[in-house]
Amino acid sequence: MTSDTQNNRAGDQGLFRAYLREFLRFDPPTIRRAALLNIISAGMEGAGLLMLLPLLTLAGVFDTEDSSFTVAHSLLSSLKLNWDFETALVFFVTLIAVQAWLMLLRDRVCRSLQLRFADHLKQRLYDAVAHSRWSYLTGRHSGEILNVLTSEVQRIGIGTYFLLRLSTLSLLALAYLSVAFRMSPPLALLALGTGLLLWLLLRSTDRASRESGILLGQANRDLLTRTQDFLSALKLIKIHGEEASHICQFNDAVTDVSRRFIDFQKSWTRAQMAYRMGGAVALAILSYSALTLMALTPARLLVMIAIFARMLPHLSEIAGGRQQLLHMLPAFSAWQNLLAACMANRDFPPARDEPAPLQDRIVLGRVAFRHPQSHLALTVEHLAIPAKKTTAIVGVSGAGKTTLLDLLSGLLAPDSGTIWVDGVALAELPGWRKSIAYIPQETLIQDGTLRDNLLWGNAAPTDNEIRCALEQSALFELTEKLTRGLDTPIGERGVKLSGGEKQRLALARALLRKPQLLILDEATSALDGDSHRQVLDTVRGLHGNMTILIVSHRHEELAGLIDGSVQVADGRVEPWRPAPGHR
Ligand SMILES: Nc1ncnc2c1ncn2[C@@H]1O[C@H](COP(=O)(O)OP(=O)(O)OP(=O)(O)O)[C@@H](O)[C@H]1O
Repeated sequence: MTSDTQNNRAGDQGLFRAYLREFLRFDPPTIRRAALLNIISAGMEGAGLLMLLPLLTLAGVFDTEDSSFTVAHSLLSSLKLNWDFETALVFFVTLIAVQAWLMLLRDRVCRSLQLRFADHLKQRLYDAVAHSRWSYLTGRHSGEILNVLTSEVQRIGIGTYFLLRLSTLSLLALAYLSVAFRMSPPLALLALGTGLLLWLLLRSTDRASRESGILLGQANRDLLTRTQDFLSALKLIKIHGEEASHICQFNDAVTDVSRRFIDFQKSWTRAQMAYRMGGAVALAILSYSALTLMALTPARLLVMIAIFARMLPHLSEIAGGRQQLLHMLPAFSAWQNLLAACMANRDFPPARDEPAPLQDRIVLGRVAFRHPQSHLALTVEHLAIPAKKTTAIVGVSGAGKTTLLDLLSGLLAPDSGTIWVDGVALAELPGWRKSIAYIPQETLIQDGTLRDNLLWGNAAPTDNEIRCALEQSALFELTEKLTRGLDTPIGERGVKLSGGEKQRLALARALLRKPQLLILDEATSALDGDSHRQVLDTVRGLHGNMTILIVSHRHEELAGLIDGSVQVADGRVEPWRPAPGHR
C-alpha cells in the first residue's frame, strides 16, 4: 500500500468520524428510535428465517428432528395453536405484515432524519455565514457559498440516507449470519470469508469514489458561480450581445456536472456488477461445498440457500452504500471547511435590539486597516466626527472613502487603534449597527412590492411613519399615482423603477429605521440632476436630526448642505474640517 493511499484512507476515516459525530449529535432520541426499529426488524427477519423450517416441517413438507430447530419448535409449541398447514400460513403472513409495518415506521423515521439533518446543516452554515466578518465574506464568491448550502448539503443528505441504509443492511446481514452459524458454522465462516475477500478486492474503487466526489463538488461550484455571474450581468450581456458565449459556457458547465455524475454512476454500477457476479460464484461454491464436503441435510441446505440468496444482494448494497458514503465525504469536507472558516472569522456579537445612541461624536484614534492583498493601507491619526452634523467624505477614486465608512459602521474591524462612539469603544457596542442606515450607490431592492421593501429590516412601522418617510424622500406623490399604491410589485431588483425612484425608496427605508447615523456612499452618483437634487433636498431636511456622512463626487452641489468634511488621500485620513462659513 503506498503512503498516498494510506494518507487518503486516514483522511477519509477522520472525515467520516467527524461526519458521524455531527450526525449523532444532531437528534439522539430520533437516532435511537431509528436504531431500535432497525434492530427489531432485523431480529424479526432472522426469526422469520429460523422459523421457516419448523413451519415447513409442521406443514408436512419435511420430517426433521434437527436440533437446530428445537428453539423455533418449542417457541411455536408454546403458542399452543393447533399447527396445521393453514395456521402456519396465517402465522407467516402475520409475521411478514408486522415486519412490513415496522419497516414502514423505520423508513419514515430514517427519511425524516435524513431531511432534517440536511436542513440542520444548512441552517448551521447559514447562521455562521450571517455572522462572519465582512472582510472574510468579500474574499469568497457567493456562488461558492451557495453551492455548499444547496448541492453539497443535498449530497450529504443523500449520503446520510445511505448511512442509515447501511446500518439496516449490516444488521440484516448480521441476523442472516447468526442464523447461518446456527445451521452450519463452517459454511457460515466460509460465506463470511468469501464476503470479506470480495470486499477487499473491490476496495480499489474507494479512490475513484472519493475523487469523483471531489470533481462533482468542483463542477457544481463552477456551475453555480457561472450562473450567478450570468444573472447579475444579464443586462450588460444583452446590451453587448454576448448571449451566445454565455450559453456556451453554461452548457459546458452543465455537461461537466453530468459527466462527473455519470462517471461515478459507471464506477458504482461496475462495482455492483462485480459484486453480483462474485456473489453468484460464491453461492455456487457454498452450495457445492454444503452438498459434497459438509453433507448437509436437504432441510438445512434449503435454509442455507435461502439465507445466502437473500444476504448476497444485501452485501452488494452494503458495498455500494460504502461507495456512496466515500463519494459524499468531499461534500461534507466542503461544508465543514466553510463552517470552520466562518467560525474563525466570526463577527462582533449579533446586534442587540436596542440601537446605541450617538449624541456627541465618533472618534478614531490611531486606526490602521489594510484589506487582504490590497496595496492601500488606511491610516487615521485622529478624527472626530461631530454628532448631528452633516459631513462630506471627500477624496479621489480608490482613496479609501468606502473603507473608512465600513470601519465607522463596524462592518470592518481596524487592524489597530480604536473607534469610540460617545466615548464607548465600538467593539463594546453591539447595538451600534441597529443605529445605522446605509445607502450605497447600487442600492438593494428586493423582489416584491413597495411596501415589502419599506418594511425590509424595519420593525412594523405605523402607516403614519411610512407616509412621513415617503414624504421626506419625495416618493409620496408616486405612490399616490399608482393604482395599487404601496402594494405595487416593483420586480426583481426593482426593475420597474427608475434609478432615482430606487434611491428614494432606499432613502425612505433608511429613514424608517430612525437611524442615529445615516451614510450615503455615492448614493446619488448614478442619478440625473433632478433626482440627485431631490435626494439632497431630503438630506438637507434631515439636518440636525441625525449624524449624516455623505460621499459624493459632485462636491460643488454639497455646498450649503454640509457642516464639514473629511479628506481621504491615498489611504490617509485627515482631521474633520468645518465647511466655509461654519464653525
Ligand atoms: N474587499 C476588498 N479586498 C481587497 N481590497 C479592497 C477591497 N475593497 C477595497 N479594496 C482596495 O482598497 C482601496 C480603497 O477602496 P475604497 O473602496 O475604500 O475606495 P474609494 O475611495 O471608496 O473609491 P471609489 O470612490 O472609487 O468608490 C482600493 O484601491 C481597493 O483596491
